[in-house]
Amino acid sequence: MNDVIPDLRRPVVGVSLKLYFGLAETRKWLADVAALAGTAALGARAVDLFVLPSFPVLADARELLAGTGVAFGAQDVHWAESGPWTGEVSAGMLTEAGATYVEVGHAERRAHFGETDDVVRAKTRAATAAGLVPVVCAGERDGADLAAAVEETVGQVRAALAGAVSGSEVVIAYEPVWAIGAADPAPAAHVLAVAAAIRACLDDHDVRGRLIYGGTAGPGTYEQLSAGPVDGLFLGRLAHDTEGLRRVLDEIAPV
Ligand SMILES: O=C[C@H](O)COP(=O)(O)O
Repeated sequence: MNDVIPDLRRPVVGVSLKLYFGLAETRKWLADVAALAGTAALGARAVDLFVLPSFPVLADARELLAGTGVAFGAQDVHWAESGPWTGEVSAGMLTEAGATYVEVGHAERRAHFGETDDVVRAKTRAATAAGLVPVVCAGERDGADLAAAVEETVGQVRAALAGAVSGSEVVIAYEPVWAIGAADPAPAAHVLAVAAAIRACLDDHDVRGRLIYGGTAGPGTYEQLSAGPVDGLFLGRLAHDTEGLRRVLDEIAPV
C-alpha cells in the first residue's frame, strides 16, 4: 500500500462482465484474473481490484479468487432482506456468498428494467446495511449540455447517497450513458467536470466515497483523468482480454 495515498481515496478498478460470458467462459476469465493478480504482483500495488460476474458464478469467484487480493461482487441486489420476491437475491445472501461489492443502478437496469432513483436508493440502503460496498452507477443520457449532465448525474448520486448508512463505504461509478458500449470513452474534460461535481456531492455526505469512471474505459483512459476527482476505472468490454486489465493496472498503480 502507498502510504501517501489515504485509504479513503485509494485507487480502485472494477470490472463488470454484464451478460457477455457463459459459465465456463467466466470461470476461465476468473482463473486468468487470479493468475494476473499473481504475475502482476497485485498485492504490491496501491490499488484495489474487484470483479462483478453473474450470480451463478459467485461461488466460483469465491474459490478461484481466494488469496489473490481480488474482491468480487454481484451486478444487482434486491432491497428486501427476505420474503415473497421471486427471482431476487438479497444483500445478506451476497454477504454470505463472500461478496464485498454490489453494483446498483447501472444505466442498463435503469433503461431496461425501470430502475428509478427510489429503487437505487433502497438498494443502496440494503447493500450498506449488509456491509457491502455499493457501486452506484450514475450518468447522464445525453452529454451535449455539460450543465444538464452535471444536474442529472448529481441528482442520481444524491438520491442514492440518501440511502447509504452513515459512515459506510461507497463507490460511485460515473458512466455517461452515451459512452457505454461506444467506440471511445467520454472526453476527459467532460468526465473531469462532472466528476468534480460528484466529488463535491460525496464530500457533503457522511460516507467514505470513491469515484471511478466507466464507459469504454481501458488502457489510456486513466492517464487523462489522474490527479483529479477520479479514483479509478470501471471496465466493461476492454477487460474481457485480461491483458487490457493488466495495462490499466500498470497505468493506475505501477509496481
Ligand atoms: O459496467 C461497465 C460499463 O457499463 C462500461 O461498459 P463498456 O466499457 O463495455 O462500455
